Amino acid sequence: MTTFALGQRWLSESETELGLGIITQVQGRQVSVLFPAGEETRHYASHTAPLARYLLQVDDRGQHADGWHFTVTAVDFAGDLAVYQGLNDAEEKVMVPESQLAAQVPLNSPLTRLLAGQADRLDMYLLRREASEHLQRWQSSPVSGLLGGHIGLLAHQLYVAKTVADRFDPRVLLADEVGLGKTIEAGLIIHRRILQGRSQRVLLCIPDSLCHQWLVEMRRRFSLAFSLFDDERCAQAALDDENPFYTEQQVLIPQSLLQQPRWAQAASDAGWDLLVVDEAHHIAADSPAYQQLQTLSQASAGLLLLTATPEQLGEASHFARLQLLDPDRFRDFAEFQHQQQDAQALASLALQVSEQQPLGNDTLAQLQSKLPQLAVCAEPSAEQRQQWIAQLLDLYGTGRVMFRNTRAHIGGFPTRRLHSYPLAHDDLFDDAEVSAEPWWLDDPRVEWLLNHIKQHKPAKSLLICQSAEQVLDLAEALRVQAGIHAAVFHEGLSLLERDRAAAFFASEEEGSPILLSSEIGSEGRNFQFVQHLVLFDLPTNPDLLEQRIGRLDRIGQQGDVNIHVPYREFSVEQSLLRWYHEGMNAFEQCNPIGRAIADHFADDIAKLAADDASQLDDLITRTRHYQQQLKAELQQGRDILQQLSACQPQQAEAIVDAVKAVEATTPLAPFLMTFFDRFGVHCEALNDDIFLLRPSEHMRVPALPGLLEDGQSVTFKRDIALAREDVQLLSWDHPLVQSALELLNEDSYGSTCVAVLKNRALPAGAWFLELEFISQAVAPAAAVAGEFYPQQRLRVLLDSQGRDLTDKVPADALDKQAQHTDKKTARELLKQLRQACQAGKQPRNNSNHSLSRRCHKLSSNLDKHCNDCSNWHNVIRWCAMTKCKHYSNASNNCSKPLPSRNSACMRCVCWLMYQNDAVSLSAADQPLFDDTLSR
Ligand SMILES: Nc1ncnc2c1ncn2[C@@H]1O[C@H](COP(=O)(O)OP(=O)(O)OP(=O)(O)O)[C@@H](O)[C@H]1O
Repeated sequence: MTTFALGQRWLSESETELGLGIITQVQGRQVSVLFPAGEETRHYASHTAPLARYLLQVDDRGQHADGWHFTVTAVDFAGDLAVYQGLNDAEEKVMVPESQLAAQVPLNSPLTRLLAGQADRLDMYLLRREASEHLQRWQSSPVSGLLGGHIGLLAHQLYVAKTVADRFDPRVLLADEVGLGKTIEAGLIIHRRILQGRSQRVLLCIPDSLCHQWLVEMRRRFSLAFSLFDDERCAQAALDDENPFYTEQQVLIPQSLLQQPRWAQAASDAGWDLLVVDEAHHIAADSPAYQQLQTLSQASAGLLLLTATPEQLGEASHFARLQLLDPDRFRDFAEFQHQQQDAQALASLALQVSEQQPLGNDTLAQLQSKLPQLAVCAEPSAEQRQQWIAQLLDLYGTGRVMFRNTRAHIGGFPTRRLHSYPLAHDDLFDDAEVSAEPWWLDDPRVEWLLNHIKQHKPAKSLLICQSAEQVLDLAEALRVQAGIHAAVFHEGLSLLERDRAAAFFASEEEGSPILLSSEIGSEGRNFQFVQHLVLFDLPTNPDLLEQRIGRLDRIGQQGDVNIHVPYREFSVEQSLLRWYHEGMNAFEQCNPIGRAIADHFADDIAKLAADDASQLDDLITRTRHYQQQLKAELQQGRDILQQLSACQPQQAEAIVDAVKAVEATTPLAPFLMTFFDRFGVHCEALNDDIFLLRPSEHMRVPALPGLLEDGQSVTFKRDIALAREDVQLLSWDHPLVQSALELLNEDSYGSTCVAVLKNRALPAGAWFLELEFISQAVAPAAAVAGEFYPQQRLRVLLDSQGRDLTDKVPADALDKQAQHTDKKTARELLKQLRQACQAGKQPRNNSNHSLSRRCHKLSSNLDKHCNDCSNWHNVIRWCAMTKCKHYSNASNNCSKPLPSRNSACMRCVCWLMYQNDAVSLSAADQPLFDDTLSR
């Protein structure tokens, strides 16, 4: 019979959310309990009250009603009331009568649930354990955050993404050639950093015309939901008198927004972990845009600048952008220019260091003069060689600040073919004043265009010309002359209209056969589904020409790229075409030195005349020679340096292999299907590989992040996801999977369980207690503590006498024999155990004692792990973030940087097991059953 006394603390078994109750009245067969946290009083019949006595044990943590915590060192009794002796956080002795305990207890703690008689089903317990294993694996995986992109696994991208994402505060220039995947690399970097907690506040600063495309790419490829902050949204948010940029963590702004000082200032004031600027070549040194970007970039810890043509506006602007990334390294433009000219010598030195040969005296002397602090030796280790090269490149080249993948390095890109069309024309045409008719009536290129569309039907073509007026005129010409409704894309359209135009063009059934675009369509856009590019005119900047061609010649292009250039015979265009094609082969090959050549021959280009063939021939010859000379220099200089600091093929392949290994060895489907089943997510197989997910009415939780209200099609196979844009790829990184892991690790689902063990060899009434501890570093997310101390799991199995069977009986041996028991029986059994324990019948080595020993052991493991950790930088950072008292020691490479048991938090999951239909616990003193159990 339970005895109640005034002042005792009890939990309600059926309403644990009421917190810790205190007995306020015991009268006859009635007991009254006040629950201060819920401000409720309940009255119960004392013999059936659904109440559980709340008693702390030695080593438990308690909380006083005034808010402070203590650790119990002894439990005394004054009559029926417990009085706790303990130590507070200042290590002072305290005495706390149970009536003074705080009313709030951690309701989700397994112990509280256990005391309150709450037990989950066995399958939920097992699912929780599985989730914990998966989380641990995911946290310690070197490729977490790189698994989930809805992308093909391209080594060069994964290498850049991992290298950059793993830096403390990365500030780099992503300068892959046009169309090689800078946006994808940036997406991967953001994704990995957000998932790992390294970056939370991310700002994308994107050319206006590409905003929507970026929003879609980030959402579709990486499940990253950025919020677009345009002028209207900022004004709306500002009505609440708040900096609009505080209202979201992941924000995308059109670059034009920075032209408004108010919003530029607000964006800088808000501060960011990572700032991404696309098409950064537009930002010229000393321009107002540069000043704005400089202020903004100083307000962000990390900075990614994206451009395929870093020198499009010249070397000074390139240098100015490098300054944004690392002002200490890039201080002086003249010195930078000198270093650039010295690239050949540097490359030759770096190559000699990289070769697996002893270094000669000459090389050693050069090395020493470049890196005076270095202790050089003739036969360095491979690691030393790598370090020295990295230092050389950092100090004398663009080194770690710039990544550039090239087509030549990667290989496997489509063939580009130039088709040029000389067109006869009327000389009068050039004099616009003379003709009152629209220009296009007389322009032979328009007739050619009509034929081109007809001939290539149903293939689609992208036409790019310089101005929006020309686009509108051409659209009019096609409509009037052939009834063709062409999609148009130009700066006069709103962002939404531009995206609509691109979608109209892309539509297979009813789309337009041609998209007429002004120069704004020559950057960033994805048109690799097209194989015909019409250049209605030619830009004078070769980098711009490369950008135009790059709309089609990009990853995902399945055919040849056909470049059509109609031109009027004997015109300046013809000269320009010949100069580009014959002088530098700029149409059929990617031309990284086009800008340098154009600068060199700027005067000649300006003077290009339509009718001076011999002068043109001479220019072409000189250009060809100059290009060969420049190319040779680059091949021996800058190319080598870029190659040395760009993608390392072996390491890159290792990352791809690591992603594939995770996909192959830890299959997600079985775990997730069980999760869907247990949590009420409707999952319907549409075929062998594709499933439709929808929330059902029987969901266990109101909403699951990552699960769309209207449902979504998903697959576990990357190749299926890549073939079907509308089907999401489910990976360990996917938000829905992360929600499942979080729910099962953080919430109380499956944290307590009673199972029956049907094993005839065991005597009736035997019982066992299985506990799972989780130890994890408690540190701010940005410290990425899980990277070097991933969640650790520790299992303990005790018998009814507290004897440790952990090593003798593995978990799966028990799993095979354990069976589900119903809720009522589970509750009854828990009650018996509770009463048995609290009546003083605990075994000598009771579980708490054993557990505290375990905890102690675990915390020394933590020390050991951190002592072993070779990455001192991280250890120091973590110590600093957790305000570890050993911080100063750590920075001196002390051998005991992280002693702190306080840094790890322990949680416990209990699994009670009863043999057969045990009716009492009287058989608690049975001998050990390890042999029987493990069979
Ligand atoms: N790994 C990949 N898997 C699938 N598609 C990819 C992958 N990498 C790139 N793509 C696709 O190839 C195209 C080019 O990629 P992206 O836009 O990232 O290149 P970029 O270097 O930023 O181009 P630009 O130089 O034109 O700005 C895009 O349509 C992109 O979605």
